Amino acid sequence: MAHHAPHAPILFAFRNVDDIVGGLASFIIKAQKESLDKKGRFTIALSGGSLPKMLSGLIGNPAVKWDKWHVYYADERVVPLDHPESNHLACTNELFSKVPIPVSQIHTIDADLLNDIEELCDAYEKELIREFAQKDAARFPVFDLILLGMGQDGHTVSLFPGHELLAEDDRWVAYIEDSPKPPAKRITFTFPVINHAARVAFVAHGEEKQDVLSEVLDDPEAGLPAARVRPAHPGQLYWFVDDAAAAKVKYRRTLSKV
Ligand SMILES: O=C1O[C@H](COP(=O)(O)O)[C@@H](O)[C@H](O)[C@H]1O
Repeated sequence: MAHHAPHAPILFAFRNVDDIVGGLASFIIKAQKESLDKKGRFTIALSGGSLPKMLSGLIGNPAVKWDKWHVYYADERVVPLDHPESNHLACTNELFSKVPIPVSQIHTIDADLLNDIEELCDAYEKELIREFAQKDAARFPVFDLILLGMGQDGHTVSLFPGHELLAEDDRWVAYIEDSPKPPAKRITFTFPVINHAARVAFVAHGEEKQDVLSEVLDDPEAGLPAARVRPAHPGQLYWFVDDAAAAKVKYRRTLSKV
């Protein structure tokens, strides 16, 4: 089988966070439309951290077909679903409590398994298998869209610099009990899952992301976790950033319009 090199990332640079919010909403709606036209459902994975707040441009937008959304968490902290550190709680507070999405289509970790991280992780992987495995024979799921954030240390999801999970090439979902950023216990999508998605979009803003953004885009071979996100052909990687974060970036494959 012929192997194609990944497409170069597309960088959308916006003046400020408000403009990112608007551009990101248009992008998500476009991705949703393409997926619905093709197969009538939209599979999306979300992150925590600063990302949930960036989704507010979707609220009240009639173009969003919430009943067709199937939402997963690209990483999640192993805490109760109403815990302040829960990525699900952040997404609920910022988005899901404000839109008519069927709760059954938001796939959370199983809160009954918090005391057994291995079982909880297996159960979440099975949740993905239920969505993807019977429908296509692919070894890894193909999400329509995965939305990611990036920490100042270059981590993304719960894949941290130098961690052994960076090399995981078999599991769809893995667990970590020694996260350098609290809370220590988390589950996370692995790189093969992220890199099989049809679209992956990072969102990063603020001056504090300047150095790491330029390292990831200008020196990807340095191998920070965020630089290892390279969706396989025909997948495409996008970056949604503000001018403050992009100030030191030399990489230019910038598009001004979504
Ligand atoms: O711990 C996490 O951090 C990353 C990055 O967070 P940010 O606040 O710097 O955007 C986030 O994407 C991930 O989901 C989360 O668990």
